[in-house]
Amino acid sequence: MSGTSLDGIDGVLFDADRLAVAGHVYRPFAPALREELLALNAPGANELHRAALAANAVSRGYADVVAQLLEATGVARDRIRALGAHGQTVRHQPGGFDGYTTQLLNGALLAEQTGIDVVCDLRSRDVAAGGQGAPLVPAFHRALFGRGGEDVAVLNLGGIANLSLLHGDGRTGGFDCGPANCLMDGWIARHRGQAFDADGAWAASGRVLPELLAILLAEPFFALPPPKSTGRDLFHLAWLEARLTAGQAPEDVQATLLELTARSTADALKAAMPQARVLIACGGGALNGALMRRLAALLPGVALQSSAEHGLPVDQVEAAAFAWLAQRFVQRLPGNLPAVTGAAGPRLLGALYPA
Ligand SMILES: Nc1ncnc2c1ncn2[C@@H]1O[C@H](COP(=O)(O)OP(=O)(O)OP(=O)(O)O)[C@@H](O)[C@H]1O
Ligand SMILES: CC(=O)N[C@H]1[C@@H]2OC[C@@H](O2)[C@@H](O)[C@@H]1O[C@H](C)C(=O)O
Repeated sequence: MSGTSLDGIDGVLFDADRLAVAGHVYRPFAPALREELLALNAPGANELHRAALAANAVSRGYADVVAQLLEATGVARDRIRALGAHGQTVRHQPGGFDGYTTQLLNGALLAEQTGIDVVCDLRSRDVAAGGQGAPLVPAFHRALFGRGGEDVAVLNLGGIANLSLLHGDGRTGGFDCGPANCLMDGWIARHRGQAFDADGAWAASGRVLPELLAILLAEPFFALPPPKSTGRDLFHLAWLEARLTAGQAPEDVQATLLELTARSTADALKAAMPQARVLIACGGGALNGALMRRLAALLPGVALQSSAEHGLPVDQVEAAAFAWLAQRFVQRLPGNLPAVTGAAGPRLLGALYPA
C-alpha cells in the first residue's frame, strides 16, 4: 500500500483467514520519486511517459518490500497466494460518463519481479459501476473491528481522512471526510523543510485563525452527502494558498490546518453517527498527539481508541485491508460495499497479473 500522504510503501504479510498480520515492512519513497508522484497529481507536460516511469519505480519499490517481508518472516514465496497491490493514486475523478481513478503501478513488472500473483487496480471496477471507487476499507473494518450490536466508527487519518460506520444492526457505511495530513505535510515541508509535523508540535505552537478556519470549512465538499470521496485533486497547497491572506504566521496556518482536520472529521462523525460511543483511529495521523487531543475534545462522550488497542498498529491497517481485498478477489467475492461507494451493485474488484 502507498497512500495519498506519498510518504512511502507499507507492506504486510497478512493471514486473511485469521485476520492477522505476520510481518510489516515500511520503505519511504526516494525524495525524487516522491516529488515526481506529487507533480503527477496535477496536469503537466509529457505525462504519459512520466507516469509510466513512475509506475515502474513504484512497482520496483513494492517488489523490494515484498522481498524484505519474505526475508524477515522466513516465509517461502510459493506460500503467498497473492499480492494485493494498491498502486499510487495520482488522479481520482469518479462519477459520470467520464469517471475514472488512476493508481500508478506496473502490475506486469511486479508479477515478473516477485513471481507472485498480483491483484491490482482495485478501484476501477467500482467506478465503472457508477461508484466512487473509494473508500474501500469499510468492508475490511467491518470484518476486523465490527462488534455485534454496538455502533463503532473507524477513522483513517492518511493524506485524506475517511470514516467507516459499523452500525450495531449490521449496516456498514463510510465516506471520505476531507484532508487529514496532506495539507499539514505540504505546509510544513514548504516552511520548515520537514516531511511531516511530528506529534503536531509545530501546529501546537501556533494559534487557530478563526476566519481562515471558517473559509476552509466553507469548501462545499464538506457539506456534500455521502457517497463521496476526494483526494489531492481538490485538497492541494494551491487550494490552501487561494484562501490565505497576507500576514498570517505559518505556525498559525498549521494550527488552523490541524483544527480543520479535527473539526471536519468530528463534524462528519456527529452528523453520520451521532450515537457512536467508540471511535477507532488508524493511519499515520493517529500518531499526531495534538490532533488526537483536539479530536477527543470535540467528541465528548466518545472513547477515542487506537487500532493498536484492537490488535493492529495504526500503520498496518490499510496495507492489511488491501491484502484482504486481494483475498476477496481470489475467492471471487465482491470487494465493494455499494452502500458506501454508491456503485450499482457488488462487484469483483481487481485485475490479475498471474505469476
Ligand atoms: N509521529 C507522527 N506525528 C504526526 N504525524 C505523523 C506521525 N507519523 C506519521 N504521521 C503522518 O501520517 C502520514 C502517513 O500516514 P499514512 O501512511 O496512514 O498515509 P497514507 O497511507 O499515505 O494515506 P491514505 O490513507 O490517504 O491513503 C505522514 O505523512 C504524516 O503526516
Ligand atoms: C482514490 C484513493 O486512493 N483514495 C484513498 C485516499 O486515502 C484515504 C481516502 O482517500 C480513501 O478514499 C482511499 O483510501 C482508503 C484506504 C480506502 O479506499 O478505503
